[in-house]
Amino acid sequence: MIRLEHVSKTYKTSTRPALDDVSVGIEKGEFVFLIGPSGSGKSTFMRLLLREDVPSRGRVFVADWNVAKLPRRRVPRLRQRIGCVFQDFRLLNNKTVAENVAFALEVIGKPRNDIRRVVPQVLQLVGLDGKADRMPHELSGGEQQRVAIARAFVNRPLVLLCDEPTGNLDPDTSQDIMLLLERINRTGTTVVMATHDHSIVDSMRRRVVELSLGRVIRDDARGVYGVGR
Ligand SMILES: Nc1ncnc2c1ncn2[C@@H]1O[C@H](COP(=O)(O)OP(=O)(O)OP(=O)(O)O)[C@@H](O)[C@H]1O
Repeated sequence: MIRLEHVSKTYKTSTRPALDDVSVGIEKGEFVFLIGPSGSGKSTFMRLLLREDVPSRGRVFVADWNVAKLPRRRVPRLRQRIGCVFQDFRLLNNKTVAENVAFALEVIGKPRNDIRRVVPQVLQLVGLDGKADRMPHELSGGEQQRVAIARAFVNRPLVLLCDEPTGNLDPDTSQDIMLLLERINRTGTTVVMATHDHSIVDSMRRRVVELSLGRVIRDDARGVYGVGR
């Protein structure tokens, strides 16, 4: 589903590469933690998948797309198939829960009848039935993240990229969010999650890809956060 082949990325203003000869393959349906200290290259990894940037060297594939070679007009289609969840939720604060989720479908031209049908379904899936008409500020942080996950998932993406999705949540709420991401993963959606959260990585025992200074220094099938530290 995702393949990086000898990918290096050096930003113009930087001397050392943000990614340095990274080769990683992720199969459909995998759940992968991307870990490493600040500046190790996790966000750059995700930016290359979304074609927010292109590698300096090497090739990036998502599904059948050779991402860096994709003509500009096809980039929106790639991004439609990749859902994104962030630490800071990024909801539209002047729209209700249902409108936030519906908006993701409106912008890609989904028929209104389809939207009316699928929004309640996805809100139920993420545990927000009954909250469709609330505004984001009327929700807890965990609930806001559920809305963000519903919005990222409503179009059934191939891949869900999660950048520190529990970074603003307390441990119990974080666990609930992880259960939800596991449920989404069980539908066959590939999940890639960048995180600094040791306890989550240790409790889930999923694949762990560790970056350090832009290089993959560990790739464990059922890993923990810190080996030998
Ligand atoms: N747009 C940019 N221009 C120049 N350098 C950048 C840019 N984005 C990232 N970098 C540099 O690339 C390296 C990797 O950064 P990246 O954001 O990918 O790390 P990260 O692992 O996601 O960090 P964090 O955990 O803090 O989000 C860092 O040295 C960073 O300073």
